[in-house]
Amino acid sequence: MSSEIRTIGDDDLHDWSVAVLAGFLMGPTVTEEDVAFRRGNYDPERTLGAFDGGRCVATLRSFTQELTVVGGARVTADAVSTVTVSPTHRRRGLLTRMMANDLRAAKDRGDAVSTLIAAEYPIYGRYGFGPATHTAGWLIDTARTGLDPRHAVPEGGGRIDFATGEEVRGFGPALHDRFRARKPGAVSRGERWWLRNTGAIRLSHDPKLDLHHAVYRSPSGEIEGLASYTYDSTWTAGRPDATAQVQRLIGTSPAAERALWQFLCSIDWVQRVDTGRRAPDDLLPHFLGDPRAAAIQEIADYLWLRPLDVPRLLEARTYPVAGSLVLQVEDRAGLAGGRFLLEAGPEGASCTPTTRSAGLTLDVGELGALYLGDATATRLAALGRIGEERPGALTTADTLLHTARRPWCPDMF
Ligand SMILES: CC(=O)SCCNC(=O)CCNC(=O)[C@H](O)C(C)(C)COP(=O)(O)OP(=O)(O)OC[C@H]1O[C@@H](n2cnc3c(N)ncnc32)[C@H](O)[C@@H]1OP(=O)(O)O
Repeated sequence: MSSEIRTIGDDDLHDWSVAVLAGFLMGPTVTEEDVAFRRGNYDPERTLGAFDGGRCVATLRSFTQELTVVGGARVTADAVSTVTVSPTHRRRGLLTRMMANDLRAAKDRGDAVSTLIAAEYPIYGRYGFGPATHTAGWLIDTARTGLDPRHAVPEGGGRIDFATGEEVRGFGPALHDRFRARKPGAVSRGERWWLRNTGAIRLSHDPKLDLHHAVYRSPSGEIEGLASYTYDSTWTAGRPDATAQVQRLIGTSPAAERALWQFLCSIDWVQRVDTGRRAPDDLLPHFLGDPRAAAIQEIADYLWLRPLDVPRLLEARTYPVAGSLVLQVEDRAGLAGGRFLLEAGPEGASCTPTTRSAGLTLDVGELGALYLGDATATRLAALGRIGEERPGALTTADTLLHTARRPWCPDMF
């Protein structure tokens, strides 16, 4: 049985949406509002379906995204999302065919990289993706933080106020632009992201989240941070018991992050703060009087990168010192492989095809894992995933590529 893979038309949107819900184990009911949202949000040229006997059995869509790279530049990424294959049609190569279509189109468009958040680790390495950022989540026992309850007032000055969803839609995009300029791994958010994540649009299968928004303003009045969170509260053993569940918290300064975390930990009745997905090297535990009050709940890979244009990617980021490296990049899909000479320094970098002998050989997915500075070449070589062809090349790669702070992607897409 062979299914046809094609871009979808307006008439397919309902069935395509039903297939998405079935793939993600959600109820099959799709409302007119859900379809209208997808119609306004999705690029028909980049929304693929597989059809068998007229029924949609697989889905994949992509969209243009900006990815912040080391040094703060943004590269254009092909963000892959909403990947599902119906349980009736799995393991027949439908994902492989859809992915090949999308990556080829992204390459032809000139996108530097493809991005996705992998539901499961074993799926995407075969397509040239590598895990480029990680995520960690903590549960804070507020009674153990050792914080003075007066920390509801920010230590270093400034103030915290609540904001409505509408107010967040006003100041949020500019705050987020300042935040992402400082954080490799962060990605752009479109207008509809803000509508959907501040309660203005809710699809029928979205969880109902009554969000509170707390804003931090610096002593000079600049908005520097935003925490959006919900409560899960009960009345247990004669007293209130609540967990504050952080959905998102971003800051453009350590002072903003400190003020918001300390605020969340100081709210009466809140016994626990669930931090949601943070960078693994988040400063959070050290904002608490006792860092052990924050117990790690989860640590996992998060944003995966698939290089499509090696020279563009390597020239877009910055490097702390001068150095050069020849990379032999293997790409079984034939999209981005080759041998490249990287000549990098604090003033900029050039990356060009070369016939010089290679220092390192690696798969394009391993380059994805190294690119934002998270993985180290030395570690990947110890795992047998990178070959050192010239003594010292691993050390050079780590000196050039590895970063002091870890990249972080706060968003699910
Ligand atoms: C970016 C995102 O949207 S992440 C969300 C991904 N979607 C989901 O997890 C929803 C539930 N799962 C699914 O819909 C499907 O199982 C998918 C999309 C993961 C895979 O679709 P399929 O059409 O079955 O994949 P396909 O047949 O092309 O498999 C390609 C290869 O990946 C392997 N593979 C596919 N899914 C998995 C998996 N979950 N775990 C391990 N290996 C897998 C297959 O065995 C196959 O291996 P091979 O190349 O060695 O033969």
